[in-house]
Amino acid sequence: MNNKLNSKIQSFGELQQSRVISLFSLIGMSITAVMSIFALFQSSLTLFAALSISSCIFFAAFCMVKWRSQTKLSSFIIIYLLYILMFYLIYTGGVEQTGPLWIFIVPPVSVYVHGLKQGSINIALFVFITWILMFNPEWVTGQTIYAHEFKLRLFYSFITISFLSALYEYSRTQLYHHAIELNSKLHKLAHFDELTELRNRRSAQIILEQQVSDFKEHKTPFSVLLCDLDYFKQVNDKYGHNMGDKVLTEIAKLFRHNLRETDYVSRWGGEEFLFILTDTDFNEAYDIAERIRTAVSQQEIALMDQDIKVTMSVGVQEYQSDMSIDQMINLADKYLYEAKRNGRNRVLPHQQ
Ligand SMILES: Nc1nc2c(ncn2[C@@H]2O[C@H](COP(=O)(O)OP(=O)(O)OP(=O)(O)O)[C@@H](O)[C@H]2O)c(=O)[nH]1
Repeated sequence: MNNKLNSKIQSFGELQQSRVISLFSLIGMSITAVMSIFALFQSSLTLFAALSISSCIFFAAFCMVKWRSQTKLSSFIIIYLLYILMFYLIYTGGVEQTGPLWIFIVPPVSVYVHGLKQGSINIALFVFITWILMFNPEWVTGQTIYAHEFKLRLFYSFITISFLSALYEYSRTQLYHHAIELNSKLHKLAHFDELTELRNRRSAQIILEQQVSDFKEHKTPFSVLLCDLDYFKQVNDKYGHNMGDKVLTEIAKLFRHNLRETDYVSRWGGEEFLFILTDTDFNEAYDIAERIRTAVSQQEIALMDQDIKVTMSVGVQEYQSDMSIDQMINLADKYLYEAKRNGRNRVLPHQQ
């Protein structure tokens, strides 16, 4: 159940990312389309062609994420198209040498799309290539000569923005992981008993409701075992409440150890426990109850300087059509009471 909640958070994160990627591809498509029109009016035909092609690729990336759910591929296309477009703008200067001003888009998009580590590596590579293009145009027969001061300030501000983007991404992922961790803790508090670490009553109620709806849909049988430790007050009175707690945790361990993978055990009340046995009819449930009762009665629990043994009584009930959960538990409770009256350390009702 906890995993379900965490995977809900994760898929919400993925949904958010695909929304951002599709929004970004739409914005990229619109901006490059508008810029290509400007370039056309200024008779920069190569720039017009480059921007128009980019606009079409952004649109294709948008379609991919929207109708094909290809978020990863789409983000890959967007980010590398963005880099190529930036290198092109730096190399050619864009309109009146304003092209390099667009490079500030790179850091936030890089770390968002590729994550902190890969995004930072990409930014470093981007800085390196940009540095070659701007400071060593002769290496690549660059056409644009930018003023030295402009280049320096561009780099300083780019590095500052990169650092801030990385910091922001770091806090964002920290918060995300913190949310998942907090969710696990809250889930544990809401569904598990602190002392025994078994499921609590509320969690057992949810499982019972699920079992009833499974029964209604597929007629899958299920049974419960209501267990109560015998004369537990005497343990508390003799050894103290803390030692009583220790007995409860040891018994809980034994329960977990004896549990099938498909079954559940919860702390129903003080020294009362409820097993929910899925896909199990009365006869099978009785056998399981006997097995657990025997295991409890044979378990030696080390208390202070001596080993003690406890026993428990069990009421078994298989779910019957049109029974409410309360009715089922009340019947199990009635058999438990009878088991106590008949001398304790036994399972009731007997098998036919
Ligand atoms: N140490 C400890 N004791 C608990 C806890 N919850 C309930 N108890 C004790 O469990 C005892 C239950 O006593 P009773 O209901 O009289 O029953 P019993 O002594 O087990 O006798 P029978 O059930 O009739 O066999 C009480 O002394 C409670 O204080 C707990 O969390 N820790």
